[in-house]
Amino acid sequence: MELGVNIDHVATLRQVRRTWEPDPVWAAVEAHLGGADGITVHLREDRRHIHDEDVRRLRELTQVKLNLEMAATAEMVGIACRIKPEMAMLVPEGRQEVTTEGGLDIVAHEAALKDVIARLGEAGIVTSVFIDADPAQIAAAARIGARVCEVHTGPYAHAFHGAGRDAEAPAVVAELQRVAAAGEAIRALGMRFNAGHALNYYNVQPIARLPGVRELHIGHAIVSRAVFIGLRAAVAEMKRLMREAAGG
Ligand SMILES: CC(=O)[C@@H](O)[C@H](O)COP(=O)(O)O
Ligand SMILES: NCC(=O)COP(=O)(O)O
Repeated sequence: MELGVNIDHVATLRQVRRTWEPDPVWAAVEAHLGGADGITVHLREDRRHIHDEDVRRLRELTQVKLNLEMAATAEMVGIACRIKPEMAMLVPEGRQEVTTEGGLDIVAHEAALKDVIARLGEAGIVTSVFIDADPAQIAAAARIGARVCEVHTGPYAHAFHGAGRDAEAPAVVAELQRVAAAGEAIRALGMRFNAGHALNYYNVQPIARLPGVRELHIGHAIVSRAVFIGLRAAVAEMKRLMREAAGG
């Protein structure tokens, strides 16, 4: 199981002062040295943290596998086709949201999203879709040609912390089962099962134990811990928890 480290909030810290540090490229190198298998950045339409130049420099200056999170817009498709990340993940975006609030509604936008995936595919980019653990969205993801689904783990994470970090609480078990069932359905349709959002050092292990989960994408928790112990160590600690959970 791989760990993709989301470094958006390294850029958030830079943007607080609109300066040049901390540099997301340095963060990518540190994360890689800590054991990250890939780097994720979300180039938001409002450019609140990661900027176009960051994505370009990450691609040019590092060898780390890049997952570009993006809205399914013509502008973003153009950028992805120029940058050519290993993977592009389509996510819904709201201007007012603090972070991504839910999965992509593929069912409602099937034709347009199919076209976006075809264009990314022509550029050699594997497309992932960020979706809720919903059977209708999973079936639609397969129909539009997504190769990867990242299941939104926010509802599980919020249930976990709402229950006082009790993994046995009925609400937590129910959310975990929804993610597990989504994973089964994704794999049965021949897609890669990834998971992410709001995962942290307390709640990651039940998700990392799910059968067939291939990648976890984790950002805010790792960058937060890095403030105190450094990014390399924060990534290594997360990898250790994932390995332990997976029995390795
Ligand atoms: C799609 C997702 O769950 C996260 O990657 C999130 O969108 C990261 O971007 P922000 O940190 O700007 O919310
Ligand atoms: N796609 C999820 C991601 O990249 C990281 O989300 P978070 O850990 O910052 O909530």
